[in-house]
Amino acid sequence: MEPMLLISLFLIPSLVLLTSLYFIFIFSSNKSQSSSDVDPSSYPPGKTGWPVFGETIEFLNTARKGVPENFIRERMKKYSKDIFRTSLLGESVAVLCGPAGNKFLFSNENKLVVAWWPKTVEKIFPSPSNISGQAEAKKMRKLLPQFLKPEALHRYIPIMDRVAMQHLDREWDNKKEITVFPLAKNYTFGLACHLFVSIDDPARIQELGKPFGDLAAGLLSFPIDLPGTAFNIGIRASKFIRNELVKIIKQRKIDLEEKKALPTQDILSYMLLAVDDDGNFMDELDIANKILGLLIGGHDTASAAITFTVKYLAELPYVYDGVRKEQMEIASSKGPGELLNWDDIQKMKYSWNVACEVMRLAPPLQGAFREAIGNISFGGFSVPKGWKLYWSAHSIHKNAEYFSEPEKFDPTRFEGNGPAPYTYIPFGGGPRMCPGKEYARLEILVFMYHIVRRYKWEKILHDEKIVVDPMPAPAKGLPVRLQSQVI
Ligand code: HEM
Repeated sequence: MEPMLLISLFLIPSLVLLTSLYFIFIFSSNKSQSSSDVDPSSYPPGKTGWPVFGETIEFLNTARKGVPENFIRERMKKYSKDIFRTSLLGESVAVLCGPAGNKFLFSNENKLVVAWWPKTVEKIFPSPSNISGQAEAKKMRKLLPQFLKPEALHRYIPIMDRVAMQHLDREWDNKKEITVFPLAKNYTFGLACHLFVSIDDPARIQELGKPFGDLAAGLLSFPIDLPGTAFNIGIRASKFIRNELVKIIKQRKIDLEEKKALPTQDILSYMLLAVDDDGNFMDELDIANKILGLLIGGHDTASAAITFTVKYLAELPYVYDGVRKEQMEIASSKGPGELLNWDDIQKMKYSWNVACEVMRLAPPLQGAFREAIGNISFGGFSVPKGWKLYWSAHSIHKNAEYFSEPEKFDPTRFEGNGPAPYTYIPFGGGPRMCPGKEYARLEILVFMYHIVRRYKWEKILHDEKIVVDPMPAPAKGLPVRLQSQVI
């Protein structure tokens, strides 16, 4: 018998069987405990799909086809525009849709719901010191404002300005064609390395960037921990980066003692010198995990926003002209070689409205999960304790009820009072709203400031597909043809 035939006859079915058993084991062992005191007839309408897999494959497939909104919108139409039931990643899930659902989830944080991540995330980001993921997240929440507060952010702007210029000199200048998405990642990651841990050597950044890509790919992979799987590679990448970070932390401690490093030079120095409520310093692994969380949080999100901004500016010349006009005026008010500051950023109103409209149409994060910590009533239905809840930007960002002509790119939607409360949620809302929102605003605007002044560009592929896996991205990375502008 042909060896290939043997493989297909024996190996493939065995793998499928093994994989299925593995899933059944993983998912059933994590399966939420539904409270028996909730009458199933009061559950939200919807279907649970296939045993074990539920509707996960459909959920992931619509995203990979670039239309994650279809999964949500079809079910809203079929079952209810406020809430429906599904089964994802082995869990019973209630998807809350619309402003009332978003308000409900965002204002009941730690009262009725807590954050929940798929098991893949927990395995790739194991909590140190046996602290639960929840406790870890709370600690992080308390710490973050210190590092991302306005005074700290003010200081970052000239640094972002310099890093953006160096990036464009190196990667965009004198090039006829570039591929935007990998370069945008390179910019946001390089900036984070610079501001969080003072690494600015491009070779070192590239060395760390590769395992970051692997880690991100592992986060939403199938949880099969066998050599060669994305999940396994993600876990190994996470270990590698954490070890590298611990080495950097040890060296920084020495440098701080010997006064070779400044206490305010970056987030790492802040963390090493910060004490918790009991007066204790954080241990090295704790700090490594927090920096890793920040690097991941800001890695693909802001670069997706930048990539789609470049895409829309190529497609809509009048929007490009408006952004360029605003940025040229700001540039003309500055002295030779003077770097950007907080006041300049405040003047970038039209540019920020453009970026907001980009994130309405292509939200970098599709939504997030919570877990019910008690039985919940919403919209006339009951959600038992232990079920997961999901908010989704797609239930609302393209809903004609809240955004007229929802497919039309229109930055004026953000003028005046802007969208109604709880209808525009690219950064989430409530106590868990993205802590990096302002930081992201700055890095996106600084980048826009430079590219519209230096270049004009056109898309090389006119019908490039969009994939969402898990962040939205043009399938070929958005290749564009560049033309330098006189500044
Ligand atoms: C355009 C860029 C970004 C977008 C659209 C974005 C969006 C989000 C969203 C939707 C959440 C989840 C909120 C929830 O669970 O309901 C989140 C969480 C988070 N983001 Fe961002 N983010 C961006 C950039 C950043 C940056 C630059 C950083 C770091 C400096 C960051 C750090 C985090 C962290 C640490 C969390 C977890 C917070 C928690 O669990 O309480 N993000 N982000």
